Amino acid sequence: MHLIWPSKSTESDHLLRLQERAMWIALKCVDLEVVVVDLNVSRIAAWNSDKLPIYEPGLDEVVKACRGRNLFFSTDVKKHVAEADIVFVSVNTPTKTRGVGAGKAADLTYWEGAARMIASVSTSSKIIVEKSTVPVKTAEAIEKVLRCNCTSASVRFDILSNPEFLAEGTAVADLANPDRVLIGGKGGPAGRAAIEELAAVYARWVPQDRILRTSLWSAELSKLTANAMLAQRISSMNSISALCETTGADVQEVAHSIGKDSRIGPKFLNASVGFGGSCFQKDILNLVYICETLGLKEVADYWHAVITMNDYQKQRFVERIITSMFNTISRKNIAIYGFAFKKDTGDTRETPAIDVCHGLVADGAHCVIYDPQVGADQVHRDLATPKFEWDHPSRGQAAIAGRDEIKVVKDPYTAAHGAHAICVLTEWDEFAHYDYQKIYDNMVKPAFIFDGRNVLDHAELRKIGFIVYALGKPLDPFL
Ligand SMILES: NC(=O)c1ccc[n+]([C@@H]2O[C@H](COP(=O)([O-])OP(=O)(O)OC[C@H]3O[C@@H](n4cnc5c(N)ncnc54)[C@H](O)[C@@H]3O)[C@@H](O)[C@H]2O)c1
Ligand SMILES: O=c1ccn([C@@H]2O[C@H](COP(=O)(O)OP(=O)(O)O[C@H]3O[C@H](CO)[C@@H](O)[C@H](O)[C@H]3O)[C@@H](O)[C@H]2O)c(=O)[nH]1
Repeated sequence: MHLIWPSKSTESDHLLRLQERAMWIALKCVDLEVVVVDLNVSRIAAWNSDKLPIYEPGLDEVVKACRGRNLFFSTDVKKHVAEADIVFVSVNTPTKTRGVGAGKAADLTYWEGAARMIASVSTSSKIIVEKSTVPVKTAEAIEKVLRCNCTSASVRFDILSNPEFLAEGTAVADLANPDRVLIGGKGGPAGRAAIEELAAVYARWVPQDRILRTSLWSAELSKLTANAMLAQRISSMNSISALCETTGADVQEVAHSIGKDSRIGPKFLNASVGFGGSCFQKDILNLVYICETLGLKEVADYWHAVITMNDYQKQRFVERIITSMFNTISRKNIAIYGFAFKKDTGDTRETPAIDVCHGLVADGAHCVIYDPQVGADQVHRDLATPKFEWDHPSRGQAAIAGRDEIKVVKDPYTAAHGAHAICVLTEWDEFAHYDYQKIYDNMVKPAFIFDGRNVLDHAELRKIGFIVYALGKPLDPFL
């Protein structure tokens, strides 16, 4: 959560992880004080140290510029919430793992806990900003929790929905130059005043015509819809990648051609081994669940197909590896290049690498993993954590013993030494720049490369002698 208030002012007018968002506000609004509060002691300690808890290009500089000036990190959640006038609630909203709606519905335990705490410590009126991605109509429930649990009759809570659209790896650029900022609020003078108070914070660096004002419900639903539409584009291209491989078409040529149509546009058309990240799957499942509970079965089925296609793509990739390698990968070493869910992040939540590694190990392979930002502990923990459990902070934090079939190494040459194949699962730029002749010389022959991101120079690799599988492209005759 993060909080903001004008610094050195006697009139307090305060704000409360989307923790990068808080830091950006602190950078752009030197007259506001921002406190990032979290129950997670080690995370706050890391924010206060020289080694930040997340890897995000450009973020170190932002933190260094503001920390101790008007940006603070604290575990004293109650104290800072009590003092704040604007509270951004950015707690996790994971997929439920048990009970009604398990595997689909959003688990609002952390949200409700935060709302109860806010109500219990508030002695002054506050704007409460929904930053977390939540089901449509959450604001209504939260308002009830706040109202029923605040002991002071004079305290007023104005709820706003202000969904976050930044993407990891490009967070700083997205914060600096957002396509839009969306603020949903209630009608009426108080609701409109609350919207304008938050809009005024963003207006310090965002042009007015990019600050959209809507109803609460439209803002909540726009966030789920934006993620569903983005993921749907990837699943659509991934479905076409399978068709390309069987027809001899090239998915990149298809993407380029259709992206020239201004009604379609060129972005988010890269076929891949599958989308990952903490948001897409969770938010689509949430949307599906909402539709199901409202009796909209056809709508639910439509959006669920985006997830089905993503699972199919990961499974198809594993099957392609097995069939290409003479229908057995038992005791074969497979180098995995990239474990993060995308480049320029160390985040592995819902990364396709988890399902691909599980699939390879299930068929007897040994995976040797290299990722520039992901270490051994994290890989072992991810591969040992049941689906959807990762997003529950109280669970899955224990150290996990490594498994013999999974090794994590610190350089790509070691990973591929003695390997039968390399799989590229993340689009890190550095993967295109290795000495592939040297890598080839130290591999078992025939040496395979399965490029799940189409980031390598396939013609050059073929010249060296590799058997290359490039996702969604015409197949090598060998395959
Ligand atoms: N990560 C992104 O790029 C991104 C982008 C847009 C939206 N979102 C949404 O934002 C929300 C948070 O995502 P995240 O990736 O930052 O999650 P996260 O799990 O990294 O961070 C959530 C933090 O909230 C803390 N927390 C939980 N309950 C708390 C409480 N009562 N008081 C104080 N702290 C508490 C947890 O300790 C944790 O550190 C989710 O709803 C997500 O869908 C995330
Ligand atoms: O053409 C593409 C684009 C992306 N991806 C994959 O899709 C996943 C998600 O990528 P991206 O959307 O760039 O990163 P996120 O950080 O997950 O950001 C998404 O999820 C956030 C959390 O809700 C939103 O705020 C952002 O707007 C939304 O882009 C990653 O595995 C990418 O590799 C593809 O396979 N092909």
